[in-house]
Amino acid sequence: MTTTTTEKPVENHAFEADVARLLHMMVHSVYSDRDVFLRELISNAADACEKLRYEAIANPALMASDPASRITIVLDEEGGRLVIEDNGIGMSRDEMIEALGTIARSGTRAFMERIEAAKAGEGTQLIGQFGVGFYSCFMVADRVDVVSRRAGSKDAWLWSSDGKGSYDIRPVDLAEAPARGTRISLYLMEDARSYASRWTVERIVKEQSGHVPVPILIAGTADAEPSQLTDGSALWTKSRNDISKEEYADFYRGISGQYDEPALTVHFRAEGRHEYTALAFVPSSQPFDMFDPDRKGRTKLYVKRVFITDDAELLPRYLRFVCGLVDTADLPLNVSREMIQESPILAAIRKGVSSRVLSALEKLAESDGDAFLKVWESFGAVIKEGIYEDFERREQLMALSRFRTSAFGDGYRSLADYVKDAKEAQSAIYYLAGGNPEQLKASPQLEGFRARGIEVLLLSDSIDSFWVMNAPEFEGKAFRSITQGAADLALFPKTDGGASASAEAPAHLADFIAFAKEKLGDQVADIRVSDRLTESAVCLVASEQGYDRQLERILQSAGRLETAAKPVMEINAAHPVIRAIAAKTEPSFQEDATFLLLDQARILDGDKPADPRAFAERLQRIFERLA
Ligand SMILES: Nc1ncnc2c1ncn2[C@@H]1O[C@H](COP(=O)(O)OP(=O)(O)OP(=O)(O)O)[C@@H](O)[C@H]1O
Repeated sequence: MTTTTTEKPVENHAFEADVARLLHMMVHSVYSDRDVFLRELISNAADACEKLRYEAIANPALMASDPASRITIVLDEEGGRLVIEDNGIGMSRDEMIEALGTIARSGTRAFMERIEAAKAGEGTQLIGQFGVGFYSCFMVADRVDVVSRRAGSKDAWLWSSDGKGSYDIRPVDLAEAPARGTRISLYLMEDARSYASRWTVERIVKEQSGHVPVPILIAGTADAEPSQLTDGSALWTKSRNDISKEEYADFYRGISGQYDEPALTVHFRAEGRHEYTALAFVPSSQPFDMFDPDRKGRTKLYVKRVFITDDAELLPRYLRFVCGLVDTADLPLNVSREMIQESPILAAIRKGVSSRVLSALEKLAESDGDAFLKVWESFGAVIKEGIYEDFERREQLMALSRFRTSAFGDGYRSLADYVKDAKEAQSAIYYLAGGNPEQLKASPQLEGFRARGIEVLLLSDSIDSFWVMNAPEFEGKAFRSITQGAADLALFPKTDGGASASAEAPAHLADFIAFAKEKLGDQVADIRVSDRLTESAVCLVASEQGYDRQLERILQSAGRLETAAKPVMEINAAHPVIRAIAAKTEPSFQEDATFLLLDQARILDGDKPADPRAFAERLQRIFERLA
């Protein structure tokens, strides 16, 4: 199995800059658990076998001479070498250059940043999520040779590198290559020679790759007859009772590229109109690229155990954190991409799998609230996209959702809890939307609601601002922003005993409001006395018509809204500062105070004063009066 070959022209290529950086980091810092390289290579080998099985549906000749897929590991303990060979699809010269010299995936930059910031040990969690799997072999090898012959091709190629900046590529004689597929030889580093020992390799394979759907064989030397290590039987075809928790977890890790435990496992066989098996997992930690629009799906479609695609969108986008597979006998093996998109069978399967995943989440919420909240903390922001996107399941998704509120500290509440505890006269579900949960808790707009014991949902995910507009009601109550329109709190008596702010407007206040309106001109839509403030002097709210303030901010920052509407400035008539300003009829002072009040309200909303210099000068003049 030597790869030093007769004289053939050698091309030397530099790695793409990102690959070189990645390799450097991989070798020098992050990964404490080097065992993972084997899982990555086996997973690539299995993918290559599955790709070939798929291509062979249209072109059976590709597999005819050797119809059984397999992965063979050959040990060379004395020579410190480890070989992983598959009889899968193989790679042409161009495919090798593309696959083993670049990082095709989007999100690589984000990965680099994450990995550079990662502490020892954390890095392992990141491999596999980014398509950097192959390069992990340079953690254990100081030279890697890849000989590959693409199925059906008449030539074979050797790719060789020490992982330090460049690689060589050259043609090799067919006699030196696998008849079909890829052979990867790792020249192990001195401190990694144990990876050529049978005991170590068997342990790692069983631990990490026991359920790869292609049999894995192992041979003690290149000439020895290989023996079978795993049988490649598809885990999902077994009955649930015959599968242990560890087996599910191992399979989950293989399919998700994550190293955690699944938080939820859904495995069922549907019979009746459509027959299929589904195995789906909810991870217990969030994949880094959850919000990357180019993120590839993590659910695989199999037809009669033949892998077809991982791009069949077997679940709606708001369940994109779920990974797993569906295996059906109801579709033809040669199902085309168009068929996949339009197939009513797949539409029914999608519906069935989504229902089962959601009902499993509902059951978890009932049976183990804490476990459900962990899932919610990782994926709630994604699930809520469904309230916006999936009209049919809107009610169900709203019922599943959990929220932080003004009344329950760091705890979570369901909408059903909210409605159950709402005031008798309350016809709305009140919410406050903003970007930062801590800032929301401290919002002045909440004060009047707190004083009356009215609970307010604190919505800090961007998607919240969208679904609340679309969700007309929950259990007969409409959603209502507390930063838009009048608060109408007069219906509710204060529970803290204080008088309503609007009830006792001081003398001169009307004059001051008229003065301030004139000074602020079109910076505000209106200035009015507030019934939602009890402690703060001012706040801003949106006009009744148009968008809520947070939605407006999101649309503006996404470039989807050119000009924001003018806010309404509300002032607290009972506040000593407002009373003092109103009483001091000196125009220059009142003018400074008016602009400062507006800037103060902006700052409380997490925004900046419109004109920082003017703000500072006004503040300065007020301070000078103290001197
Ligand atoms: N044994 C193999 N046979 C055929 N192609 C392979 C093999 N190993 C790697 N490749 C090719 O190299 C590419 C890069 O592999 P790598 O493990 O780095 O990323 P990936 O497999 O695409 O992503 P992920 O690890 O997230 O699944 C693969 O997509 C595949 O095209």
